[in-house]
Amino acid sequence: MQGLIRTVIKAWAFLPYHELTNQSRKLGVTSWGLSAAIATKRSTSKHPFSSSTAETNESLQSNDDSLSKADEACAELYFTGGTAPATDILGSISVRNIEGKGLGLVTHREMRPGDLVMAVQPVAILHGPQDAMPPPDALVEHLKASWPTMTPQHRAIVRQMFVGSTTSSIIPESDPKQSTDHYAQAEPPSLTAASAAAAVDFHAVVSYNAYGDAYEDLPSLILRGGGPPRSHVGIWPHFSNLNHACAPNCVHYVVDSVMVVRAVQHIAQGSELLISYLGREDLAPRQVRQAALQSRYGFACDCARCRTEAELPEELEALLEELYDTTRHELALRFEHLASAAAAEAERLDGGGAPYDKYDDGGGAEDTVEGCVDGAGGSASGTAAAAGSGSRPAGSGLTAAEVAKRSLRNQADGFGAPIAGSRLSSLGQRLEECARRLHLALQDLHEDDEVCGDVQASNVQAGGGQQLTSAEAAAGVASPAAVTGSGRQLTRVQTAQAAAYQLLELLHLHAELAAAAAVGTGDVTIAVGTRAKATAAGALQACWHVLDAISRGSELQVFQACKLLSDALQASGYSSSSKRGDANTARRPQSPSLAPQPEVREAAALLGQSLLARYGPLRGQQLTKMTQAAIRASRGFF
Ligand SMILES: C[S@@+](CC[C@H](N)C(=O)[O-])C[C@H]1O[C@@H](n2cnc3c(N)ncnc32)[C@H](O)[C@@H]1O
Repeated sequence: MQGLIRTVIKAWAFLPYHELTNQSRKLGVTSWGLSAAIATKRSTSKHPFSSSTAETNESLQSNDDSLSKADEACAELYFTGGTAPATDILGSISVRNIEGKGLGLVTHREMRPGDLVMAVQPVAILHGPQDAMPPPDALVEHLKASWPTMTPQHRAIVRQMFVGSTTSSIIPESDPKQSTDHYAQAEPPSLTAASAAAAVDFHAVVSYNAYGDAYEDLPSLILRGGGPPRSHVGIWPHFSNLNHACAPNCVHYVVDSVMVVRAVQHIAQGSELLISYLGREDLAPRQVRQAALQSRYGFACDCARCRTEAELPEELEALLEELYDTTRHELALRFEHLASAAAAEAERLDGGGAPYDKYDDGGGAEDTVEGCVDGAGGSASGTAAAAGSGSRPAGSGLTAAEVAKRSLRNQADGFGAPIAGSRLSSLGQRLEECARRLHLALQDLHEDDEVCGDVQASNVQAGGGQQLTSAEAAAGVASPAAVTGSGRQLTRVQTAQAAAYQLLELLHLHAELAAAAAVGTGDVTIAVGTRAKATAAGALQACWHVLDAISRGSELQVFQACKLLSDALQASGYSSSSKRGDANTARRPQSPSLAPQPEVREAAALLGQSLLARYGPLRGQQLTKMTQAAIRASRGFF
């Protein structure tokens, strides 16, 4: 279970701009088309989005070309082992006053999922081993030590970083330098490094502005050719201007040392660009998120998701909080007990030393799958091929006993948690009870929600006329029909599903273990195993769709899509590296067909969408490499 929960640690601050003048080129913030990009006007209007249409059109044109160059540069950075771009890349964005938030970033042009917003070098960064992020205090010391040798521009940026109050970050309406560039003022020559240092509260700068992740993102791993993954903590200019939303329209991650931000929704011209400050707590109910934001960043979140969620009936909000606690504590504990019992069972079964190695992957499936998968927006083409690469049809020639052992071992590989039958079924009952309560509560909501009426209908269809269990129904309420992902307003049902995400994830995990148990113990029929598998796949899809509504392009969504694709490939007769076939495929050996199964195509398309949102448009080799790296990383994650 530990592997399921990866925390992203992050602190933030505000950047006041009252001392800025127009010298961005001196600051090394030049970029393709940047002149219009971080125009960072100090608005004279009360309205935060006050650029004229002509100005915006101009910036649109100049930036479209430059941004595709920027994307190419990013791709180089990711895939050829090149060095990071020497200058920062900034899209058509401006700093504006945003009512109730201080400053924020807005876009001057319409953006689509995958569009690059910025790729910026850090002012300061420290790396550490994976899972051992350097502590913020170390960054404070690093900042102090590097201060004398830091460029005057970077010193100016640090001096202007917010250290505890929003009021100073409002751009004065009467500011005569309203068209000046952001971060434009280098330090006055009279200001020595020492005198400037005396005026900087380094602790506050770090605690309000630093961002860190104990894990490295995939492109960095590809870039560095498989070296040991690293953690990082650092401070980046411009990035710190982004305000928070609980269902953001941008995603961010670090490649090597460069902070990359991309749009993950269709964003209208003039809209505010928003990221999430929360990490995994994105998947918590409103009160939990709001308490975290208030205590860590000092503001009361009133984003669209929070407002919609506030409209849920009180009893439902209370239930969501209860389920959140139950899943995090009681149920997580039960999964842990299950994992230890199952590990012991696996060891016992493994005692004979079955020669698993002889079933290692042999390669070959990619030729058959390649080119058959149409991806979302063209970006998933080849995704299935990449996933199937190096694998071969599973199951041929195995006895049922061998397959059972192998299946247990596969589960151990995947989760550190193979099967312990009776504990599994009592855990299943508990989950079923939680799912039933959620399902009933959501049903009431469905009745006065048109969109969700459609979802109900699609659930019935998905069930093939069968009576769905509560668990299946609870998972199914997040069916694709509910979430178009076009950036439209979230429905109340979607916000409730997002708050119950952990339950969905456990339903998936449980169903997957139940499917493996049906094979492993041999005391349950193949039909039961098949049904459990279908439930597992449904719950996993539901997880992906919930994530698509609230944190599209997140690493978690990419990983869930990878899992979907790996499972679909395995079910259709391909293994994907460490995951091998199970009893069902063994009893009904399949040859890889030329046309991928619909499940494979669908899963590849979902992975393509997630990759597109997070990493932008990838082609050919890039997509193949990224897909393979994502699948490898996702195995380590679950
Ligand atoms: C990294 S800064 C973002 C830029 C900042 N707004 C400024 O004026 O420079 C983080 C701070 O912005 C404000 N903020 C961010 N998101 C907000 C939101 N959704 N609502 C209100 N304030 C927000 C909070 O004061 C938060 O501590």
